[in-house]
This record gives sequence, structure tokens and C-alpha cells, in this order.
Amino acid sequence: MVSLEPTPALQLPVIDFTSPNLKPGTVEWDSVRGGVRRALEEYGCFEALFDKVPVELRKAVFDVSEEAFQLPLETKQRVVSRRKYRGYVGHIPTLPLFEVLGVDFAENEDKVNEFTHKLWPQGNANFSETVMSFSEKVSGLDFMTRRMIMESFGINENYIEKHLNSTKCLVRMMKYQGVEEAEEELGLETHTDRNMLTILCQNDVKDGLEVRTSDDKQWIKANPSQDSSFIVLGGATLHVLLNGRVLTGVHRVMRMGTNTRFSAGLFSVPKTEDLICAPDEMVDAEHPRLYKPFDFEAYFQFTTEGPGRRDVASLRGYCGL
Ligand SMILES: O=C(O)CCC(=O)C(=O)O
Ligand SMILES: [Fe+2]
Repeated sequence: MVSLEPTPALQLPVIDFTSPNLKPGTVEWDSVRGGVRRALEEYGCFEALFDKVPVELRKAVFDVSEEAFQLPLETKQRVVSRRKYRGYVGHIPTLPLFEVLGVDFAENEDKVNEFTHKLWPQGNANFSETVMSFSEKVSGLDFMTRRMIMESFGINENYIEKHLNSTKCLVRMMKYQGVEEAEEELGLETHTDRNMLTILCQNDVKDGLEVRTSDDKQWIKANPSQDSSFIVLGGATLHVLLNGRVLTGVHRVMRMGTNTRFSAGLFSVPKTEDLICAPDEMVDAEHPRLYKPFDFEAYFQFTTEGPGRRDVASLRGYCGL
């Protein structure tokens, strides 16, 4: 039985990516890589200290997301998409105070401008530039983390390069409206993400995101310890690609009273239609293959419109061998 309250003494592992010498092949790299491996094996999550995103850019992301969420509902509805991870989602009956705007292919200037023009037909260069810059900078951490975890399992360089080029960036901006006289309550239900990696930051509201321990018994508050912190979560696709050798970070968001919480995340998502399949390095006598080749969009469908829940038990039922 999982306790409802987070356990105050528990903390996520903190991994420092700020060393100027953090390049493949260095002692620093190997040491950080070891930390990434342990954290993803034991928690499916960690806090990253990463100083390549200037404080002003972080602030700008929350400013532009606030500006976007203030647009009339009819305007935001111009970017509603059938694929619910992108575009606008809001006013969900079970989560009336939650809204999200997801910019897909955030690494691609034309796609970002197209999105921006739907919201602001007269243009909004600041919005486009902020989203693209956030995507570019945070991708540095996403790429480094994925390179490290794959290297740590002995996956070859060609495969890693190809893998890194097989994903796109989705930038999602989330708003959890604060309300008067509210008790602490659920802002976003318990789930695992479906993509490869998710990298999150939040505005100056301290609390919110919580991550479940791997024994499913306790909650850890994922409160960033420094201004340069991001929370990194392993998703279902990475779990399948690495043959179940890393965990998916189970998480939820608690909404605290009157404070409106904004968060922003970079989600790396498969962009090709190639099926996801663990490379041979991940499979041996001790680690038999756990999953059939996996189609990200079909799995997304299964957990959105189909009966699938966003947890590992449901993933096993869906594509387990
Ligand atoms: O708002 C957050 O910090 C987390 C959002 C989240 O879990 C998600 O969008 O999948
Ligand atoms: Fe999530």
C-alpha cells in the first residue's frame, strides 16, 4: 500500500553535469555516467544540476507560457491536436485546473513558427525564439543522459548516434491554476511518461512534482535543490529500448492551495515509424528479451483512447514477451 504523503527524509539522487570537462572519454564523464546508470536503475529519475540554461531563459519560458495561457480559449483551441501529447489540452473534467500546451518538433524553426502563428496570427517572435532556445539548450542534457546510459551498457557508438537522431523534441508548458481555500490535492494523476526521457523544471512554486520509490511504497518530493536543477525522468520507450534494465519514473503532481504552478518540460519522442527494439547488447542469458518490437504511436493510442494505463504492468500486458 503506497502512503499518500511524501516521506520527508527521502531525496532523489542529484547528478552534477556542470563540470567544464564533461566530454566522452574523460574521468568526469565516466563518473557522471555511473551516477546516471545507478539513478535510472534504482529510481527511473534523478535531479540534474545543469548550468547550460541561463536563468533568464528559464524565466522567459514561464513568461511566454503565461502569455499563451492567457489567450482566449477559442484561440488556444486552434492548436488542439488528435495526438494529445501535443497542442492544447485543458478543461479536462477530472482535472479542471490543469492546462498544457505542447509544441511538437520544437527543434524545427518552421514547425515552431507555424504553431506560434496559429496562436498569434500577427506573429510572436519572442514565443518562438524562447521555445526553440529552451529546446536546444535542454536537449544538451537529454542527449548527454541518453548517450551515457547507452554507453554504460556497452551499446556501440554507431547505434547511439542513430538512436539520438531518431527522436524529436516536444516542449510542453503546463499550468496548474491555484485557487482560494484549496486543500492540497492532485494536480496530475500518478503515471509514467511514454516517451524516451522527460526533463522538467518549474517556476518558483517549490512543491508539486513527486516521484514514487521503486518498491511503490513511498513518495519523494522532487523539489529542485538549486536554480540550475532539472528533474530527469525515464519513460516507457527508453525502458523498452533498454530491455527493462532502467526504470520508468512513476510520478504525480500535487497542487498546493493558492499558488499557480507553471512547469516546462522537454520530452524526447521517437520521430520515425521504426519499431523500438532492444539492441543485442541488452539481451543475454541473465537478461532475456522482455518486450516485442514496440510501436510508439500505437502504444500512445493504447494508453490514450484504448484501455491501457500508464504504468509498467499495463506496458507488459501490451507488449511483454
Ligand atoms: O508538471 C510537471 O512537473 C509534470 C508534468 C508531467 O508529468 C507530464 O506532463 O507528463
Ligand atoms: Fe509525466
